[in-house]
Amino acid sequence: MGTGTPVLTPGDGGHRPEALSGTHGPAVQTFATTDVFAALGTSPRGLASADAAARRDRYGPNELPPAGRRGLWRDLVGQFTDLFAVVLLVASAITFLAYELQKPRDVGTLQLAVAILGVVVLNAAIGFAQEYSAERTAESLQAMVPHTCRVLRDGERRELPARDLVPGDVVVLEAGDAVPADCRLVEAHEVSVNNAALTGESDAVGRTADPVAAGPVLQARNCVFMGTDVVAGSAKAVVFASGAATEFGGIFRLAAAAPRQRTPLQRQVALMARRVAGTALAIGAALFAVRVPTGQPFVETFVFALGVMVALVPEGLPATLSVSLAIGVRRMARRHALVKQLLAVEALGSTTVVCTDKTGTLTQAEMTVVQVWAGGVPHAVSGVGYAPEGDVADPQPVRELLRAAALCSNARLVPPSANAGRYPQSDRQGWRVLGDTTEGALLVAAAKAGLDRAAEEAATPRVAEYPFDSVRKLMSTVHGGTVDGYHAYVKGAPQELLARCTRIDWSGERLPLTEELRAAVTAANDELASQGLRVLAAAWRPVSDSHSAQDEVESELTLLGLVGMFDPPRTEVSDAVTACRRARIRIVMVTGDHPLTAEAVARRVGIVSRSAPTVVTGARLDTLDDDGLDALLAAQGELLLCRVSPEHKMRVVTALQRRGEVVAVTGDGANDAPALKHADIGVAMGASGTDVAREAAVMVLLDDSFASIAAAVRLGRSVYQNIRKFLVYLFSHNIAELVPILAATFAGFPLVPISAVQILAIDLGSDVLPALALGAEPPEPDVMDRPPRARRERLFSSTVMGRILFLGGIQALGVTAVFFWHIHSSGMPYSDFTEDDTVYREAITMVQAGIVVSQFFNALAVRTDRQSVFRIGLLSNPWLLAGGGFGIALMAAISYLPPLQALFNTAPLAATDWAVLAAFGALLLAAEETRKWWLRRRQTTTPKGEAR
Ligand SMILES: Nc1ncnc2c1ncn2[C@@H]1O[C@H](COP(=O)(O)OP(=O)(O)OP(=O)(O)O)[C@@H](O)[C@H]1O
Repeated sequence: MGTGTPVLTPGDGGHRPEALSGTHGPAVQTFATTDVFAALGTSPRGLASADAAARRDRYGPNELPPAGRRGLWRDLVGQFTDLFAVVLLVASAITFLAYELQKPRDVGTLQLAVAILGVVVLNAAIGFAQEYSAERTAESLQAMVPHTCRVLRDGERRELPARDLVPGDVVVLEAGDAVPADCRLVEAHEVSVNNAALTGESDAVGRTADPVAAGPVLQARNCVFMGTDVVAGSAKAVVFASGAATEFGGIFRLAAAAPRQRTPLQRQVALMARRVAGTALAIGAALFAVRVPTGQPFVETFVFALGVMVALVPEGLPATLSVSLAIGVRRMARRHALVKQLLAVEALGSTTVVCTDKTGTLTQAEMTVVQVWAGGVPHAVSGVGYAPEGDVADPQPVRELLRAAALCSNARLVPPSANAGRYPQSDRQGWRVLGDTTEGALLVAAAKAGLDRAAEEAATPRVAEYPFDSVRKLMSTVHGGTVDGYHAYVKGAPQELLARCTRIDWSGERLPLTEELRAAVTAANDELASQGLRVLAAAWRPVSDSHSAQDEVESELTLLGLVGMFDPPRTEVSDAVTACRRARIRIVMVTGDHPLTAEAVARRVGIVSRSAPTVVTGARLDTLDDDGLDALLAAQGELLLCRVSPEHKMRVVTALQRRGEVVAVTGDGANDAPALKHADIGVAMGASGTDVAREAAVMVLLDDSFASIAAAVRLGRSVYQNIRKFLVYLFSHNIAELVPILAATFAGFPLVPISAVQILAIDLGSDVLPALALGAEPPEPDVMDRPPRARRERLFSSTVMGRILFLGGIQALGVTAVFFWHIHSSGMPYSDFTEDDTVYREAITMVQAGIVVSQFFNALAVRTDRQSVFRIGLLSNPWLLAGGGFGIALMAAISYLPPLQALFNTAPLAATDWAVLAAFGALLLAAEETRKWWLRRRQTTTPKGEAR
């Protein structure tokens, strides 16, 4: 640590110099700016690296401690207090009681009681493990989006992980940044922050660098705090508290863990499971009521009915659902889409409209100035990327234009040597822009014209700035060091800037901007824009003093010229656009850029294919009322929204939702946050987006690419499909378990065709792994060839119910037939059968094996919705084959191993028995294939078939 820093003493476990806390010694907000630097042992050049490292050792990383695992025990106990678990625990207790009351005691009853208890424990363990792993997944995904900030160290501006900040660091803040630590402002340009996370107040509040009176630090207008966001302006600030010692750290410690939210899908499954449990209860009661009058022993019948009920409860369902969603989340992460909420996985599958930005999402955001226009003459610029290698043809007339543009920029060029391959966003030669890429391109062009930006800035230092915002579409800076007072430089969207110009530099002369000259500028702008170039104009004027008001700075300007920059489209986007078209997802381009630029780019990536898309500007949107906007959106054509601001975006999202659309919208700026929050799926840019946008979104794209949105939609659709697959798989076999029992009861057969313990062995032994494997099925090849699922469509739609009945019905018929065929082939009357009878034991073994084998074929059958399963390859999901194989091996063990025979009352099956069961399973697959063939035929004859 440097000398003269006595006030920096670590607090108890915190990283706040005690003297600055506002309660001990002088409060940081009362200091003059120079004293702030002195008090924190730093300077306007920032800390020296060695000093920063020492402070880092002393104060620790700028992180909040992990939320802690205090929820673990609560989660575990929660698994046992859930409705299913309680029902099962009560059932187990009653069965134990029944065993105690039985005379003579039946060891089968005890086995059942233990089995039910086992079910509860196993279920709780699976549920707990799933929730834990889902949470860890969420945590690790969060960590994949690094939170960085800009810091001055050794007098240089650097980009560092926020965790490396220490008290004394000088940070540079801009609109859209999350404030990385508690800081005192030392320089502020029109800054306002949103303190909602700290104070709950959501309106932006202005901040200043001037000293204020002592008082609670949270209310000090010259301080900004961790956890809050900069919504406008730019600033420099000195960190005075980091990590747990920040105000936010205090709140964070106090905050109780928020209750875990269930997604609508999880709620639907839970509801369905509860309904099935209710039905099971009713069936159990009915069986009891039917069997007691036939003279069956009371306790045994009660235990039997209870067993049936327990067996029908879909135990593993919620856990399988969580696994399936978690797999979806992981697959999306692999495709560069980080989903922050499970909710988004579902919503993605039903997306009907994607409103997408242009720069960075459809294009590479690698801007290169290719043409400069000044005084009526275009000048070509050579070279690609950010390497300042290339030329401006005849640079002299455009030097003033590029000088103004460069001085009015905040970006910085980082050469390959300083980059050392650390940043993935570097261009091909390893150069990288720190800050806005549009500004980066201007700096490169200025360098190519022979300008040295550092020297220019030293000669005419900046004294004020009015930052860029996407509503005004302008940025201005004021510079001193000139002979005639101060010069203001303004750059921005040509139309906006032109409206504020009264003169133009034309071939060395300063001319009044006549209508004719305005028309010439507009024509030049249109010419550049129609080539798909992003166009910026630059202008200047002398101003009277360094603190001239924004209105003065941005009026009566002299236009210097136009700059056209090319941003190559992303190569992967056109395929993704085609996929979205096939999937009947509408793509609406929403851009702040010029209509001609937007249209040219849209054509390049395939969003526009017709000769004349509907192009609507923000100004036109302003003239439309809600009905007019609805009518515009109802016309299902190609739509480009240009020159729009984030407010327009928000309005369009709301209007689309009013029309029942499920809207995904991309955003990167701080003021995109409302639209991101409002949309069904807010998508933020991970690479270039602001912290605020990332916080507001439910999905973050690591690579910013539109193709990743399309990939996530595809995976979202497949997650939903997979969930339906295992629901059909699991519920259909319940029918196969129930029907033989009902048939035996009504046929007057005195014993059960399948015992409760056997059913539990199926539910928890042979069915679990194939169900999980179905949840992990890769997307079906035609998943993007269908229209989006309707928003209101229920998980258990009539199609799903129909399929459950179809497949379950076939299984049920088969096993019931097998059972009675075996019983009848012995020629014994029903009343002679006892539990120990070999024929009976063989018959119930056949029933259990029949369900296990047919479930194997069932799992294969449900892998596709409409397509033939042979098309995706019968053997293409190895997990499913392994899971099914395990189930059959388990069944064989139950049939052949004496201890298991004793437990399940089973008998060895003959090879012919297996052959019969396999033939029956194949029949089920054939029936389902026929049904799918019929569906496909119907689809080709009725092209507007339903979503599924
Ligand atoms: N740093 C800047 N300084 C001045 N003007 C700018 C700057 N960046 C962009 N502009 C101008 O403002 C217009 C709107 O830019 P903005 O960044 O709001 O658009 P956007 O919606 O992000 O565009 P896109 O869809 O291309 O991502 C641009 O066309 C450009 O003319």
